Amino acid sequence: MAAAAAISICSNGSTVNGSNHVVVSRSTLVSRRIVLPFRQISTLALRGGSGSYGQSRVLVKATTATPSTNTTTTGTGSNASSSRGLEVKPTILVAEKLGEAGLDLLRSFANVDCSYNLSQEELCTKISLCDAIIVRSGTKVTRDVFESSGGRLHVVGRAGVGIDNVDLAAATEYGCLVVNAPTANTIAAAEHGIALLSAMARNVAQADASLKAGKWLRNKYVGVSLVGKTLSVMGFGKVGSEVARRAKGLGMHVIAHDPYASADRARAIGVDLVSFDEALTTADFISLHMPLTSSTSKILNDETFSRMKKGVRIVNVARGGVIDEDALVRALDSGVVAQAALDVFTVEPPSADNKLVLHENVIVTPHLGASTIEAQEGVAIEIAEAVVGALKGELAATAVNAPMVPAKVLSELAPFVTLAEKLGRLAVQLVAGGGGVKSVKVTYASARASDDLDTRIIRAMITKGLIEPVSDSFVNLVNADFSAKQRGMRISEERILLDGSPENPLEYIQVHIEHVESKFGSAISDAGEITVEGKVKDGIPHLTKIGSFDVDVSLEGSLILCRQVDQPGMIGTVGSTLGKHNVNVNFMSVGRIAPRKHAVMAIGVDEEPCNAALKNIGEIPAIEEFVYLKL
Ligand SMILES: NC(=O)c1ccc[n+]([C@@H]2O[C@H](COP(=O)([O-])OP(=O)(O)OC[C@H]3O[C@@H](n4cnc5c(N)ncnc54)[C@H](O)[C@@H]3O)[C@@H](O)[C@H]2O)c1
Ligand SMILES: O=C(O)[C@H](O)COP(=O)(O)O
Repeated sequence: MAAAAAISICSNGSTVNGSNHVVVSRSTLVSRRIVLPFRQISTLALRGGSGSYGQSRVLVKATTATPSTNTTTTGTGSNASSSRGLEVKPTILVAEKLGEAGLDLLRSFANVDCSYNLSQEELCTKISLCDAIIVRSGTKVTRDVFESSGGRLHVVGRAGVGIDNVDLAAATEYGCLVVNAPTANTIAAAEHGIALLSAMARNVAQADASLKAGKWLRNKYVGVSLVGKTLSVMGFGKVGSEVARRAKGLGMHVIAHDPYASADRARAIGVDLVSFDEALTTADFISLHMPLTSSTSKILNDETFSRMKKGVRIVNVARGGVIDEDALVRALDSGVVAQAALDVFTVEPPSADNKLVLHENVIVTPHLGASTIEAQEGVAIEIAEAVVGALKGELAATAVNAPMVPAKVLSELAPFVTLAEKLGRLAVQLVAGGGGVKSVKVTYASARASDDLDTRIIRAMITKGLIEPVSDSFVNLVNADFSAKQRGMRISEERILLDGSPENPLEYIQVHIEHVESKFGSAISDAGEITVEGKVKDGIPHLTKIGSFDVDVSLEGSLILCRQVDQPGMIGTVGSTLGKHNVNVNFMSVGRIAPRKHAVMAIGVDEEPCNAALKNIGEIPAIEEFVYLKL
């Protein structure tokens, strides 16, 4: 089928635009063209279109959790009595102690339920009344918690760095955003690492306990010096590099192992990045600063201890699970490891008979790395800002399970986000039977180079559009890829590099659904796929192609697509048929192969046509097929 020219019709006059292209615009339409504000776009991205908790628009049913023992629920107004009528404040459960400045910030926006020391069962009960939860390392946010939330939980805020206590896979499946506070406790953790390193080397804790027990054992507690010794920093991230900087100041020779760190950054503070083997075998002291993941779990074990220098000393302020604790006990008993200083444990709190806690060559603290007044205030503010921002629908800079896209890029992509979802919705409604979509190709045409165009949000919103109209699922930026995968839907992407100025991020987007039948045969392109194409014009998403027919209709309201034999009077006939049923036409566009041949008419309507109206359209003799699509 040849590509067709387009005729667009509106109600206040017509303009001939090229031989086969008529554009008619209606003045009211122009005034209704509102570019979605940033918040609304990111709201769609994060909250599945259900609304945000901004000052102007709250569409979720939040309720205040009933206060329980050890609980305070505070906020500046109750949900039911909100003077803004339908607007409801979200409820944020703070499950572990948080700094006052952070709580104040939360209270200015939400009902805040501070309930500490909840059992797992109590947490699961309470969570169904909460839109967000804030935890530290002591609360396990498990799959059960997400299941129990009944879809209400939208944000998990981790007031700290490590997110190993949050089931990220489950959070993602449930479309729940996880944010953390990655920077505010870095210095506190590094200082604690140095405190443990020095205290261990000079037996401070043991000597203190001994003196308090009435002994004066100057010969027993002879220590070792730090100056000139080799310190291996394992994990050269934020905390590791600050530990390295401080250890350099103590006159230590510092090396580091981190598969992902930049050698330049290490060199800048006088640290050599070395292999795992070198870090392990040449160290007098080892300080651990990597996250607990499946690849770092028990990274220090019988085998790795056996390769260390005899008499090595170990500091762990990362996570207990990076050490095989039984193996460490064996290494201490055999003298391979002379001493250890531990802030973290595999199980916290450790049992009363934990062999490491009781070992005379081990000093311990109860996970105090982040526990300074300054760090806790900083963390509280950092996480409160992230959680409130996420509930408002903004994309958090510290999102752990969603693509992080800079605000500038996001605002530029904003109109394309709306276009993407609408194209997905249109395309799937054209599939005969709706479901069964397994293979989708998205084409991005742009004058920008590939690495200058981040399509993750666009792809997520197309996915949302493809899935939501034909299922009960709610899809957002967090769970879009997961939702597609779960349905066996493969979404491939291709780029067309256009000549010209890369001012606009995208010229057009095409969505092709492969290997399906269509309920509207004209939507099948020459390549045998359902194809829809859209552009953004003046900030408004437009449908510009259906199958092989060029059209031009703004994607507002809903759409009727008709295939007809091109002939005079068709636009008027369809328009008056809809008018008879009180359906307001906001835009019409006709794409045709050539005059008097087949044409596709795209009609934008404000109201949903009743069955009788659709039946009457089908009865117009020149109409060969038609379909009504909700946008
Ligand atoms: N004890 C405490 O209270 C406390 C306080 C803050 C942070 N922490 C823990 O310390 C850890 C580090 O925190 P951060 O803020 O520096 O995080 P970070 O993400 O800035 O740094 C972690 C570094 O570990 C590296 N890494 C990952 N896998 C590795 C591997 N197999 N070998 C070596 N390096 C590896 C990463 O590349 C990264 O550079 C976190 O797990 C966090 O939970 C504990
Ligand atoms: O990962 C972290 O940030 C630290 O381990 C601090 O944990 P906490 O918030 O439980 O003190």
